Amino acid sequence: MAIRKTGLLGGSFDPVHLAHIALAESARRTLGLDEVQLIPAADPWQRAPLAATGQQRLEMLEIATRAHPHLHVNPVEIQRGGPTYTIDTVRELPRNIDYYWILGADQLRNFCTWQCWREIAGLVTLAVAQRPGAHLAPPRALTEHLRESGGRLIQLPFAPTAISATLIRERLAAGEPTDGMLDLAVAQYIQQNGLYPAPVA
Ligand SMILES: Nc1ncnc2c1ncn2[C@@H]1O[C@H](COP(=O)(O)OP(=O)(O)OP(=O)(O)O)[C@@H](O)[C@H]1O
Ligand SMILES: O=C(O)c1ccc[n+]([C@@H]2O[C@H](COP(=O)([O-])O)[C@@H](O)[C@H]2O)c1
Repeated sequence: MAIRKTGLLGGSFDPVHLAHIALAESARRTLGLDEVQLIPAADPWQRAPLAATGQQRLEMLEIATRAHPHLHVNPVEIQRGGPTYTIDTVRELPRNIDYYWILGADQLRNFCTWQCWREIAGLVTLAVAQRPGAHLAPPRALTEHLRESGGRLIQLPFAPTAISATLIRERLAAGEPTDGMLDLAVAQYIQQNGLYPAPVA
């Protein structure tokens, strides 16, 4: 039997947007993955506190993936709680599966600041997508490490997409449209739950 291939897309998903879904589907097609798991971080330790709760981000992910049978939401980091270190997640993965950690060029540049990044690079194959404003070049320490360890970095053929959660939060707070950036049902969820409101003047 062929070895299963699973993609892992970790993120803050504050909120999940259409580039996340397009990226997961693009990686699935390119790499021939059986599934992609979207894994919301509980408390991304390098970022300011998130606006939506873990439960709300999980619910938005469930809504955004429901028409995508090969995309699954993995709540393991929210359930574990506390500061989120990817190494804790990949150490717990069942073996006998090929894992691909999917990430944008911005996080690739940041990769060598992650806890135990060398160990992560040994447990998963990195699959990176370009992103407007982020040069697609791995840090030198990562290139050297992959050369020495025989690890791989795959560049996904993902067209640069100018959608970010930051832009969406800013637009919503300014009362501006987010057309083409959010799943419509996610946009409705945001409105119904009063997320990302304009600051009180
Ligand atoms: N438009 C995009 N193109 C390529 N990769 C993306 C894009 N948006 C997000 N990603 C990647 O998806 C992963 C999760 O991203 P995250 O949830 O932080 O969204 P974000 O849009 O980067 O949010 P924020 O603007 O709050 O930083 C990261 O690896 C990030 O690089
Ligand atoms: O493990 C770490 O130290 C680490 C440091 C920074 C980011 N990450 C992970 O990278 C993914 C994208 O993070 P972010 O901040 O772009 O949403 C998400 O799964 C984070 O948990 C992980």
